[in-house]
Amino acid sequence: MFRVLVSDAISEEGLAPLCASAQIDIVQKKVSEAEEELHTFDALLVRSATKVTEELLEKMPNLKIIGRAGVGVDNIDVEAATKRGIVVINAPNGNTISAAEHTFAMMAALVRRIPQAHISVKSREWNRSAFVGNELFGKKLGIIGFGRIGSEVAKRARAFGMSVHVYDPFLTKDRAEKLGVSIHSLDEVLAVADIITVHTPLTKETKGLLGKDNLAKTKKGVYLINCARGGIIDEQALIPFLENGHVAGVALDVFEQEPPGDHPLLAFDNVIVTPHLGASTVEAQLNVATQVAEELLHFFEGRPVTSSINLPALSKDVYEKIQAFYHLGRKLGLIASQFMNIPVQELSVTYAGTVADLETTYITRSLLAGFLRPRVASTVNEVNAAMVAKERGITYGEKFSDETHGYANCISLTVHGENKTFTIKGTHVPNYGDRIVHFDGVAIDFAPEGHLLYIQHQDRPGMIGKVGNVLGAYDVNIATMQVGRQEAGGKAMMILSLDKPVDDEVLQALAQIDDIETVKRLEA
Ligand SMILES: NC(=O)c1ccc[n+]([C@@H]2O[C@H](COP(=O)([O-])OP(=O)(O)OC[C@H]3O[C@@H](n4cnc5c(N)ncnc54)[C@H](O)[C@@H]3O)[C@@H](O)[C@H]2O)c1
Ligand SMILES: O=C(O)[C@H](O)COP(=O)(O)O
Repeated sequence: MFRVLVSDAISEEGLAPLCASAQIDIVQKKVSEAEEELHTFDALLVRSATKVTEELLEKMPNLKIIGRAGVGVDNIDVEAATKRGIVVINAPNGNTISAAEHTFAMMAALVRRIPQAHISVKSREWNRSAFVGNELFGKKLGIIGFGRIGSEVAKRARAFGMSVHVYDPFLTKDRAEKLGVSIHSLDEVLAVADIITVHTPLTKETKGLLGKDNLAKTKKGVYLINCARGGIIDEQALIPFLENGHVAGVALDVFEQEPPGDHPLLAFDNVIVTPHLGASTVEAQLNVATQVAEELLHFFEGRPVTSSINLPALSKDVYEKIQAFYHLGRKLGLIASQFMNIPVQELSVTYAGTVADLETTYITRSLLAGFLRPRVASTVNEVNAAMVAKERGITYGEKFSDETHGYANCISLTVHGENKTFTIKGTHVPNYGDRIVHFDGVAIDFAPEGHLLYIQHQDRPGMIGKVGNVLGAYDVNIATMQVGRQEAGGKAMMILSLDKPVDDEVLQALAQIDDIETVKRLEA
């Protein structure tokens, strides 16, 4: 049973598939009301109200996934979640249209002074001359941030006869041409636009993007809109520009602090505001809740999630193709880590044959997680493996080769430690399973499963019998045994698969047999 805490208002209709699952127990409560049981939840579903801080994550040691029913994840400490191996997903497309429509509604309301006129008529006034506005037709709209929402705003603006001037450092010329907009530098947009709307995420770079200096570069009489994130337009910096009339009006759906309380901007008649309503439509809420609910179900069924912030995106098709190699990678990492139980500096992974054409990043992350698992006390998985490796000073790299050693596919892992290098190679045989085909310089063939015993010895007659006798004396049954050697009479090895794990006493007894040089337990 997986326990899910839903701590913000999320569409119940959208969450229905989760509620219907016998495997999932949903609790709808604010974090502050769930203090006593925070440690029991496997998943947390939020919108923008819940602040998912490092402190909250510390209280939720069982947490495996955080779902954001919406786009912005600036209320989630993604780095702290990643460190703990917690997957963070969002619903990036579900509220795009609603947010674009809200932006447009704000734009029309701003230039036609609809909120002010509305209040006036409700106050029993009829003052038509006080609310003369501007047309949108023929105006220059500056869009800063041209992703999903920015581009939907542009389509609507063109339909209104506006020309669209875009600043987005990551926008290609092709895409801009396709959408009928022109690309400019930030300064150019600031200088020409009659109306400027921001649609970037809130990042270190975009915080205060429209601050004192950039506001001074705008046209006198400019209108500004922020339906993205509070702080992209610096609220304090705006005040003098409103006071001296340089800025004709501002529409804000979002604030640096939400709710904004008694904010000085609220005193201006030409500042119109909504309480973060961009995504607040029945349609958007159903979309985002459905998206995160489906992703959560996939996650708990062990299937790939497609909209993770801290994992590479994987489609179902790609996942099905890499799944087998993902498991093989993990086993290679796990076995290599136990065999090389010394400090290591570098892992080098080589993909050959059919596997080399797949999405190997994910396989490498799985291998890395397998390698780190015996070495770290905390959770390590595909989400945080790279971060944990970096913290421990372990570098890793991927290579591609044609050398398949006669197999259809081959993953080779070389581990560089202090004074020792170890290589293990594996292949996946469809409908048969994973096989380790090369181990520390010796060609061999065994399944990386269960309780394994590695024995390195001199190639002499009678070794198998001696090992069998010792294990028999300790009542340890051998399920399978594979042998290999570099050359007749030279270095040889046995890999035994046992029905139960062996303790140190058994290892010592085996190590005392003449010509046995090394005995290691390997759990796979
Ligand atoms: N008001 C609401 O209720 C509401 C609803 C949905 C989304 N949002 C917010 O709207 C914003 C946009 O969402 P989206 O789905 O379009 O995101 P998106 O990721 O599709 O688009 C963001 C765009 O910003 C661009 N960008 C990034 N850094 C930039 C910079 N320094 N200067 C200029 N451009 C930059 C990116 O290249 C990208 O094209 C986000 O902040 C999101 O949280 C608000
Ligand atoms: O980033 C988003 O998706 C929007 O800001 C919507 O936030 P909300 O889910 O709190 O309405």
